[in-house]
Amino acid sequence: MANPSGGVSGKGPITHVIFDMDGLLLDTEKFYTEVQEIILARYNKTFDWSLKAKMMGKKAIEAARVFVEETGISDSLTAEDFLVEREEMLQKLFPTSKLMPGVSRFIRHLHAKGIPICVATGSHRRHFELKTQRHGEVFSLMHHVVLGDDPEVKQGKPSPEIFLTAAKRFVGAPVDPRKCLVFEDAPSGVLAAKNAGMFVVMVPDPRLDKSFHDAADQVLSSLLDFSPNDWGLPPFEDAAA
Ligand SMILES: O=P(O)(O)OC[C@@H](O)CO
Ligand SMILES: [Mg+2]
Repeated sequence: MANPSGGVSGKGPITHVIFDMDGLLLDTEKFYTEVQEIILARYNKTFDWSLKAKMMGKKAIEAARVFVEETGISDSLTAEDFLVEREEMLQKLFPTSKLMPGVSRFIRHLHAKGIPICVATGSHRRHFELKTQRHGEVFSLMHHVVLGDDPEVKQGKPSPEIFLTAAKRFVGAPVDPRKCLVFEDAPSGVLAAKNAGMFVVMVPDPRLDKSFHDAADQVLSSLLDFSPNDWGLPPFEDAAA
């Protein structure tokens, strides 16, 4: 329940915001799904959302291990070979990435109001560059970006490492994790944020099992539905009060 003086259920107010990237800022999760469906079809297997839920948000090699092990193809295809195989297809798709609905308006709003914002993504540098090449303007508003291959991030989500590293890099750090709000689409990312002691708004794909919503502090069907006031953040000026 929203509390007008602070956050949801009286939590907050929030001073810093951390964004996941794939599936939250960018519509890139569909590319992974497409490529993984193609690879699995060769083994006469189908890719489903219970497997997707276990892979999304993780570092590439961690997700690849889940993929070959859970589908039972690890004797024929190693996690490393799977990554090589999907790479060519992904490299063609990533530059066509689009912003998710509401992203541009929300990022510009937070930046204009002086709320420090950053990105914490499981994606490594090379993929980050391909995915964001058409979105430089929006990403330039981020105070910093923490990538999956950052030397300080040894373990991917659901480890809290990436979000704690992101919080440490804001000006005036350390930032109290309870004043940080994370936006995530993936179950592993929601858990990582909670493991870091932060608040998390989940914007899940509707095909994801609803049981994964339970760990989040708030669940939205789109960033367009986010109300900054729920978290003690400055309200949109173009919205009705
Ligand atoms: O952490 P995000 O930005 O979702 O990236 C993970 C990605 O490599 C695919 O799931
Ligand atoms: Mg994500």
